[in-house]
Amino acid sequence: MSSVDAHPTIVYPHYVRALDEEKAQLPSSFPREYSEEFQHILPKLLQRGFHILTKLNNQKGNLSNISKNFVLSHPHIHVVILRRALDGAVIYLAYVGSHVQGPSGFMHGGATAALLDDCVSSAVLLSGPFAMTVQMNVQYRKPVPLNSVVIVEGYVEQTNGRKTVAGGKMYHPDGALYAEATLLFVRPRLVEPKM
Ligand SMILES: CCCCCCCC(=O)SCCNC(=O)CCNC(=O)[C@H](O)C(C)(C)COP(=O)(O)OP(=O)(O)OC[C@H]1O[C@@H](n2cnc3c(N)ncnc32)[C@H](O)[C@@H]1OP(=O)(O)O
Repeated sequence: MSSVDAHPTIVYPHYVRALDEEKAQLPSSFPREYSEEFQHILPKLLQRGFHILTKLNNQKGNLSNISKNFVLSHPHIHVVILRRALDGAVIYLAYVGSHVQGPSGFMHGGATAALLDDCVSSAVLLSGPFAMTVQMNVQYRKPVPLNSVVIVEGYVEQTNGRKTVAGGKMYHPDGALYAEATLLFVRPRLVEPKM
């Protein structure tokens, strides 16, 4: 297993299987204190038609390096990525650790924006050709506590030629909204940047 594969961002086939087992075990690298909460939340997301992505790092081209990006390789943000085939919506089930602080005890707004951008970008990139964020409007509704689990949801709203409008939400597992965003993506006219 490579060092990239060892990072908790990678989605785990054995984790899916573990959900069916009475004594489910998360990967040893996963923050223990949130194991139970993840196991509580995941079945609800699966019921909504989301499935855990297991092959993200085997994608070719612009998604081949996805696990090395700023958010997914961050040592204090742990993400399990899910996608719903029906509409291409993506969920990042994420644990936010202590080293992404903005206001004391709460997540930095830039980190919130980065998580939203990343999740929505995944929805856009997994549903269509390569595109880059050119505009992002974030509404911060409630501060996000550090050392907590959040659900980030990204979805494509409309594509018109090279432009795609997409949206995202970050919320507490009980549904309370932390932040929401509207983003504009543009498919580059010329070269596809290597990510
Ligand atoms: C899966 C995890 C992925 C993680 C990645 C997370 C997402 C990111 O962080 S992406 C990185 C941040 N974004 C960037 O660096 C993008 C920087 N911008 C660019 O490089 C260029 O604007 C680029 C390549 C996207 C588009 O350039 P180009 O191909 O020349 O397009 P251009 O002709 O200027 O614009 C195309 C259309 O988009 C519109 N447009 C371009 N930029 C904007 C903008 N900021 N706001 C509104 N409209 C815009 C143009 O007006 C034009 O519209 P129309 O066709 O109606 O005239």
